[in-house]
This record gives sequence, structure tokens and C-alpha cells, in this order.
Amino acid sequence: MTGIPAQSALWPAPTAARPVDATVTVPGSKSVTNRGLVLAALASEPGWLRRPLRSRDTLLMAEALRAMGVQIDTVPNNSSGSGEGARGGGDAWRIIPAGLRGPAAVDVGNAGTVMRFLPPVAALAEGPVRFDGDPRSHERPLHGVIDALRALGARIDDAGRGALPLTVHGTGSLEGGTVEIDASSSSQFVSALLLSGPRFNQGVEVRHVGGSLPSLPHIRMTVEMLRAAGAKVDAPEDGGEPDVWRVTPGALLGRDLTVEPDLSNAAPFLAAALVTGGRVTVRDWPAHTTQPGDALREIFTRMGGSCELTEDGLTFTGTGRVHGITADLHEVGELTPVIAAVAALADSPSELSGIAHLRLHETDRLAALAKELGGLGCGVTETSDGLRIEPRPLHGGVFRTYEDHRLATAAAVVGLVVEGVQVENVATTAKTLPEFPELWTGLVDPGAAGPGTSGRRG
Ligand SMILES: O=C(O)C1=C[C@@H](OP(=O)(O)O)[C@@H](O)[C@H](O)C1
Ligand SMILES: C=C(OP(=O)(O)O)C(=O)O
Repeated sequence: MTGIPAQSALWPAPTAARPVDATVTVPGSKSVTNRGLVLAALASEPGWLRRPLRSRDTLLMAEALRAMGVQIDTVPNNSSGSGEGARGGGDAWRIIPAGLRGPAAVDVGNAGTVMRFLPPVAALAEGPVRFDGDPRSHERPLHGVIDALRALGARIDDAGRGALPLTVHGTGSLEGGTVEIDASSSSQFVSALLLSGPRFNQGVEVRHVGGSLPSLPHIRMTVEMLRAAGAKVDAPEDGGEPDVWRVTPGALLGRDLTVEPDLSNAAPFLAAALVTGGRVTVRDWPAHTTQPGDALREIFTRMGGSCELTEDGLTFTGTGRVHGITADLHEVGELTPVIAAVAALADSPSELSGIAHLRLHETDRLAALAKELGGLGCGVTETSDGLRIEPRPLHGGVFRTYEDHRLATAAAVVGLVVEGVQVENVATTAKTLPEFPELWTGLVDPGAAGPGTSGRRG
């Protein structure tokens, strides 16, 4: 990939000489793209995904579905289709479902969505499907999906690990029915079972038992996207039983879906306006969305800025002052690294809670943020379920990223206002935003802006 340093290289994070003032096009949502791919692959007719995210996580998803027999073609986004979905340039994906089959090998990389959403799909395939991925994927929780699939009738060989690597021995169908799981370590267990649920003989009823479920907006996203594909879903927010979801068996429609921008990946760009006292517009911010990133409007406003949603997108304006925040991020955990970076630059301490499950994300995010923000001079303490951040004057230094895209973008936010921050392996942003280094450079230096970022100054 052009412009992205080699893995071990240090990337000097650009410092903003003045408040940033730019408009950014953030690529599509990882969570919407990967749900869209799975639902399209399980549908009874072809479908379209427009403006899909093309990043490591979504390309791995597409490759895995292809390995199981699904046809996914890349076509220019104006070649066919109609209505709202046909808008916009770039490429689209045309997904043509087929009888799912093994033998197949799936590389999950370190994508939670691939390692959790696809074993239920593989249970519907005819033949064995082998799953493996990065070393970290072996440590991330998967027991909820494995145990549930076994209870619903699947045969899985995981050598007793309860984790990757494993083989799902699909038989072409799955009985389904009611299952209890503890999804307190990842909402993706619930989403995984619901997404394939319409194709199980009896559908599925998922009953969460155990500690509080994280990332509820992501489960709502699953429910909304299932319904948009024609599935009948009963969910707690419609007056149903708490922590119980029911999906009725039935055919899924092929959709023509335009993917929203990734609002979690918008976080560092909005943060740039906040910490430099500047202004950033993120184009195409959806008026209605289930993405957790929509909560940034409220969170960053509390931290000192203001925002306006117009037809152009979301414009966030900083004042030059950043305040600490006390926030329970249980529902929006993936926003934590950038919020922590902003908190390290605030004029008062912050307390971030409800995010113990981040210890099992791409890396142990609580330990990594404490160590790396601490290494630049910030006071950071890990609590039982979060971080206490006490801002102090920061200095430059190497910021390690532990193969975690969100650690890299968090480091870049600090680097805007602290000279000498060097980000190790910024290329790790390819997990969800391969264009990050170019977009970020365009933000700070509009003269160097590529197609995704444009400066507003003359
Ligand atoms: O379903 C999804 O698309 C996601 C759910 C969340 O996972 P957890 O519930 O494991 O935190 C989130 O952190 C992840 O980035 C994406
Ligand atoms: C937790 C994340 O990813 P994954 O889908 O791999 O769980 C994330 O993107 O912040």
C-alpha cells in the first residue's frame, strides 16, 4: 500500500501548527459492511453493498464467504441498481448467494466480526470449515458462539479449547431453537447467532444470562439490519423480555444497501477539532443510525466543543479548551481509545468506566492505554472496569500500538498537540481504515490533502 510505513516503522504523528479546519470523507462502517456481507450471503437472491468498507476486516469477511461458495464481485458503483442505493462513486460489491459448502479455510485475522459471525454460517454449509487467525484471535473469547452452536445441533472440533483454531463440520442445515449464553464478554456472540438465525430450521431464541451485556447499539444494528432484510425479530427494546431475542425462520431478501460512514473511525477527526480548537465536518453523517459513534456528539460536547448536523454532515467545533469527563462507556466501548487520548489533554481528570471487556479486544486496551499515555507523562490508573486519567504536561516519545488500530488513531490525536509523538506501526490502522495516515496528514496540512480530506482555508 502506498504511503503507509512498514510494520515496525515509527510514524512521526503530525503536529497541528494551527486549529484544524477541514472536511473529511470517512470510509464505510466496518460493522455495517460485515453484517451486510453475511446477510447478503445468506439471502435467497442477489444483493448489493455500496460504498462498502475495504479494509483488512471486511476483505477477510468477503474472502471467507467466497471460500464457502458465495460470489462477491467488485463493480463500479454506477453500473446497475436503482434508487437511493445507487448514489455515489467508488466500487460496489454485488453478492450472489449460493449453496454454502466446505471444505473451506477461513482466516479471521483479528476480526471479532469474522471469528464470531461466521461459525454459525459455516454450520449451514455442507462440509468442514476450518477457522484460524492471528495469534491474538486464539485469546479472544469465542466460547459463547461455540457452546451455543453445539446446543443448537452443530458439530465443532475445537480440541476442547473453547477458542480458535477450530473446525465446524457443517451438514447443510442446523436445527436451531432456544439457547442460553453468557455474552458479557462480547455482544458479538448475540449478533452472530441472530444473523444466521433466519436460516436455522426452527430459527433461534437467544437468552443472555450473566453479567451486563456490552455494546448494545451493535445488537440493535443486527436487529435493524435483519429486519431490513425481511426477517422477523423480537427484541427487548420492543417490549420483549429483557436480554432475550427471537428470530423466526424464513428467507432473507437481497438488499441494495449503501453503507454509512464508520462513525467510530470519525472519532479521531472530531477529536482533532476538539483538541486544536478547530472545526471538522464529517460528510454524510446519518440522521438515524445504530452505530455507537453517534454518541460522540454528546460525549465530545461534554468535553468542551459543540456540533451541528446539517445536510453536509456533522460539523464539530472546538473552543481550545478540553474538559475531563466521567462516563460509562459500556455501550460504546470501541470509542474508548480516542476518548482517553482527548481526556489526557483535558483541563481536569476523567473517569471512564463500564469497559472491563476491552481487556479482551484487539489487545488489552486498558493496560495499553495506561502504559502508552502514561509513557508520554499522563497520569493513568487502571480501575476494575476502566481508566482514571489525570492530565499532566505531556512530552513526545514512542507510542506502541500492539496491533490495535484504535491505539494508533488515539496516539495521532495526542500527537496533534504534543510534539515528538512517534506512532509504532501506524499501518495497523488497515484493520478498519487503511487510508488513515493520508487522511490525517490532509487534515493537518490541507495542501497535502488527498481525495478524502479537504481543507477549508484558502
Ligand atoms: O458487532 C460489532 O460490529 C461490534 C461489536 C463490539 O464488540 P464487543 O461487544 O465485543 O465489544 C465492538 O467493540 C466491535 O468493534 C464491533
Ligand atoms: C473491538 C473492535 O473490533 P472487533 O470487531 O475485532 O471486535 C474494534 O474495532 O474496536
